[in-house]
Amino acid sequence: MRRSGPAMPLAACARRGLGSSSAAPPAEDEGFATAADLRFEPPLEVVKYPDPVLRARNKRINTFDANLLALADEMFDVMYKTDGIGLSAPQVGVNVQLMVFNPAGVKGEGEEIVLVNPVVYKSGKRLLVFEEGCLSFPGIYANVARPESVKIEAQDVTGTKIKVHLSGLPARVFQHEFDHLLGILFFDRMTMDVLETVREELKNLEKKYEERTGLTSPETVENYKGTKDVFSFSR
Ligand SMILES: CSCC[C@H](NC=O)C(=O)N[C@@H](C)C(=O)N[C@@H](CO)C(=O)O
Ligand SMILES: [Fe+2]
Repeated sequence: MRRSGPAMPLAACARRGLGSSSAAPPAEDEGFATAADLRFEPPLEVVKYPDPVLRARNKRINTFDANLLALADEMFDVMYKTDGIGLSAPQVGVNVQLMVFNPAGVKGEGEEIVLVNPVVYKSGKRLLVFEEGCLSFPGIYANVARPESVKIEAQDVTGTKIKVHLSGLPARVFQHEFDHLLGILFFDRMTMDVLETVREELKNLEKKYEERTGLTSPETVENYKGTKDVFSFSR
């Protein structure tokens, strides 16, 4: 298991549970997550590719309550148990704009960050290539290029608005999870050469999904030639 370096300078206000609530009442008609959207049954499990839940739309959250805190706590538990350093809500079958991460990857070490409704307002110009793994693609690692730093706005688990500037591993993990919230998976960002190194493993996951569910895989990399439309880094 790879580890991050020294403690990262993450904004203290982004830490788990800090800040005061500025939650607005639920507004279903604005497309915010309902109580049903936010419902979950512990123990949570990581959803594997090609489950369509990983491509579904993730709703914004405007209910900052004990249920949301419990969901974030459960997500940290799953993340640590599965040797992760970040986890997004769709990866546990909950299609809402929520991510948790701790680049240290160990409970009690590093900083636990919970971000709700994140938005990237600036991406660094410099791209770094890094070998990434994804909990929804067990055992698969490959190079992905991403901006070295990002500036983001989000809410913490209490609903308080926060601005955070991330660089290094925290920026990498954040961007990986942020992609999940947009339905983008790490292989969507691989170059064709890199994708070729993992294509057979992706096909194996598709086969396992079909065997497990009795359904046809909702997507396949068999004929994928790298024309997938992913969002650019800076918007
Ligand atoms: C580098 S961003 C990876 C974030 C990812 N989160 C969700 O899918 C994740 O946690 N992936 C793990 C496979 C991972 O990177 N684990 C660490 C620590 O064990 C590793 O170095 O493999
Ligand atoms: Fe992932």
